[in-house]
Amino acid sequence: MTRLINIAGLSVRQGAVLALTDVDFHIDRGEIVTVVGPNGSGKSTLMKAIIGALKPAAGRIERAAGLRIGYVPQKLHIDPTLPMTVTRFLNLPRRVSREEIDHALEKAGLHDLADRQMTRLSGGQFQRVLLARALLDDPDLLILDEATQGLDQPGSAAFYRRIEEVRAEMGCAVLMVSHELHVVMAASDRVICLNRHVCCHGTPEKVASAPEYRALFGTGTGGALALYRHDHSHEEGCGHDHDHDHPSEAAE
Ligand SMILES: Nc1ncnc2c1ncn2[C@@H]1O[C@H](COP(=O)(O)OP(=O)(O)OP(=O)(O)O)[C@@H](O)[C@H]1O
Repeated sequence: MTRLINIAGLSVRQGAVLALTDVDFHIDRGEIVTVVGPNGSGKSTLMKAIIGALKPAAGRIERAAGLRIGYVPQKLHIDPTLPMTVTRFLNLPRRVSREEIDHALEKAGLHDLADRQMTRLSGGQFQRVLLARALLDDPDLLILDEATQGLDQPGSAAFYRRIEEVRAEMGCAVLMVSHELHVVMAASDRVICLNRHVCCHGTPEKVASAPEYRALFGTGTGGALALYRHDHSHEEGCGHDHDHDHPSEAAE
């Protein structure tokens, strides 16, 4: 097991606010870890500190030597008057070959969209193009910060299933922030519940039943988690490997 990121005693300031205090965190190769927490609890701050965009006020962040991080942002605004194909977008900021583009789009679960205008994509397709861009550098760690915001529930469930498949195919670790607790928690190996500090952490089941988590989110998500697990295992039981779109994905 290789440790990709190790964080100890991290505090990070956002303007006058101490957005994180004394946070310990780690992620190992191949793990899916989800960070949950209420609005303003420091989730994005933690992601930005991990990618090096924010400096610690205290504590330390250790990254494995040569660590490659792929980052999928919450949202990216593209000027609707600016003509830009998917291929051109994926060539920013560095030129990549058509073969690399096709490979990344395929990994992100998109086909035949390389010449489509970015502004003509559905929300789900757009997020998958952002995922393809993050995959171009063959990351050891994929970070998703609310990457399914604005997608409907089947769309985001399909997106997270794709993420699980990407992890299985590429062996990268995945660190994600999400509000869609029942979907992301079921797909995670570990969950960190954040409220400026780490409230509780562990397996999805452990966190969902922790009193600290229930105080923040109530008890409803436990049932949804069980439901999702049931649906998911039923799908896997159908004996296919998710290479094709499900009916819910066709709606994207
Ligand atoms: N650029 C900034 N300048 C000043 N304060 C900021 C800035 N960005 C975030 N903050 C503050 O830092 C705290 C943590 O914000 P952060 O965005 O990390 O929370 P979050 O958990 O990601 O929230 P959300 O779920 O709403 O996206 C909040 O109190 C927020 O108001």
